[in-house]
Amino acid sequence: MSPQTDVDTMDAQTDTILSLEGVDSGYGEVQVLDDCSLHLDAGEIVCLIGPNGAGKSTVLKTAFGMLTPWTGHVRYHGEDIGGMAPEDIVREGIGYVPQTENVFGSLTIAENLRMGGVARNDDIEPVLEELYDRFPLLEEKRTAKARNLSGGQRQILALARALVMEPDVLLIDEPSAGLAPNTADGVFAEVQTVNELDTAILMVEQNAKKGLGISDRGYVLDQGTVRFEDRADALLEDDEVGKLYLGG
Ligand SMILES: Nc1ncnc2c1ncn2[C@@H]1O[C@H](COP(=O)(O)OP(=O)(O)OP(=O)(O)O)[C@@H](O)[C@H]1O
Repeated sequence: MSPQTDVDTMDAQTDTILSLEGVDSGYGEVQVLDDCSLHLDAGEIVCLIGPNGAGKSTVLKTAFGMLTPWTGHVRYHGEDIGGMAPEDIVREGIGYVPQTENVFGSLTIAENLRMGGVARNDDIEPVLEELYDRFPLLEEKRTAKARNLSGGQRQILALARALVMEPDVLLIDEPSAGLAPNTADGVFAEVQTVNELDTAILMVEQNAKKGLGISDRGYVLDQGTVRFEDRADALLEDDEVGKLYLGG
């Protein structure tokens, strides 16, 4: 496979929901993303992998308006949302699950979920009830403080909270971070379920094999630039990607 050439870009663009196009981005004077281009299509799970510091989280932060692209575009359903405020991006239909500190520990599960709906003007009760049906664990622990949840349970809560806005795109930063393998598998299974219910997912994952294992396509980011992109199964089988990025 050659870098950036094997995906049929024309086909892939037809039902693209979210894209970064030639984006440079960073923090203050420090450039992290360098001419970064990638896209997420309807129905997909796309996994971003790459070494520490490659800029994976920076892609999500730029897509979510926490960073403004220095150059290039972030498009959502064709509209340029680069630099739009996160609270407006949430209303547009993009949810974000940060890697750490993604729940309010001193609030209950029910309160955390309600916080997920503050940007909605309509009645969120039916949505909350649906989420309790889908995540019985949260229903059971409605009145418990989030700080008393296990790591895996917190990830489920963070995921569910992002779903209160009924996004059509979810950006998820390292859902397996800090979790034991079995627990991580449970979280990945929930991510797949969310996707099956019609939410496209752009996910950053350190555990590249597991992340790609549940994904349709993947990108390998290195030094702020996409080095490889392909179907996830092709990336998993690619010798060069395996040697350089998947631990051989
Ligand atoms: N708030 C910040 N201010 C300045 N530099 C930052 C900030 N956040 C991240 N960086 C730097 O940007 C670069 C890319 O960070 P980023 O978190 O996007 O990488 P990553 O690929 O997600 O890495 P990791 O797998 O370690 O989380 C790193 O060099 C990091 O030190």
